[in-house]
Amino acid sequence: MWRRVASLSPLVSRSKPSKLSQEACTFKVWESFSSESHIPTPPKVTPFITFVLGGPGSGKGTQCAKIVEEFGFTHISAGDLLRREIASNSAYGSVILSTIREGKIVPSQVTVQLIRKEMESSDNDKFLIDGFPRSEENREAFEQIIGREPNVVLFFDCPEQEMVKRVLNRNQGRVDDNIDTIKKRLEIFDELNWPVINHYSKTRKLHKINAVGTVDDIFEKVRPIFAALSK
Ligand SMILES: Nc1ncnc2c1ncn2[C@@H]1O[C@H](COP(=O)(O)OP(=O)(O)OP(=O)(O)O)[C@@H](O)[C@H]1O
Ligand SMILES: Nc1ccn([C@@H]2O[C@H](COP(=O)(O)O)[C@@H](O)[C@H]2O)c(=O)n1
Ligand SMILES: [Mg+2]
Repeated sequence: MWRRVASLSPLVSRSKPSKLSQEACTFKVWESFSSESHIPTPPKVTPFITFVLGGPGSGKGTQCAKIVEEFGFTHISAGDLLRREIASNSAYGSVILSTIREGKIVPSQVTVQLIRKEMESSDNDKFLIDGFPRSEENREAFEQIIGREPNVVLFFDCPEQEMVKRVLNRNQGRVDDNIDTIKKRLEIFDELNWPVINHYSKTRKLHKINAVGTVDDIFEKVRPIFAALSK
């Protein structure tokens, strides 16, 4: 897959073939995730990868929808992929469900393999990977399994109080949108997110965005990042 579409040329490079799906999943409990893998048709272009970071309720999904609309990215939400696994009654659905209920992080191999499959089955070659990496372990697993680093990293920086308010008002029936799980998610976020942010802040890839304000106000800060890439 990953066929070139006309509007993408400034965002992608043809030079380096992706290493997607070359590595086997080694995490024993989850080995069937890797056994389902197949050798794909070699990709024609190197995908453009944006990681979208931020705490629970910081507005990652909301802003991704706007980036998709204006810049034609494919939105891959790690949380949505995990929820889809639960809904599909996959063998690991119940383990994923209890991990999400506890606000913890699902083993990286599982999440990365789901992301890999999603990227491989897409015709697009520019991706927003939302809610990933949540930890250094996530980040390293992506680099190891996908063989790529992101081109751009967005970090939606939002005060805790605002995030809690937004999540409690979200009303989408998510099992983790309750005060107990939110507290745990915030603790995990605080513990595991900052090393990832520190890692990317050493590069010129990180864009820290103040996520307080209206959805449109925030998108005004996001738009120039992608507009500059299209020039
Ligand atoms: N700037 C904003 N101001 C007020 N509410 C917002 C803003 N952005 C998003 N919201 C609302 O806050 C809630 C959380 O937003 P969203 O789902 O985009 O966050 P998220 O970062 O993807 O969270 P999670 O990590 O839990 O998936 C949603 O109900 C959304 O409509
Ligand atoms: N990289 C990730 C992303 C998510 N999870 C789990 O899913 C929950 C919901 O994620 P959202 O991005 O939709 O908020 C999250 O709290 C984690 O339990 C994960 O393990 N790894
Ligand atoms: Mg989200």
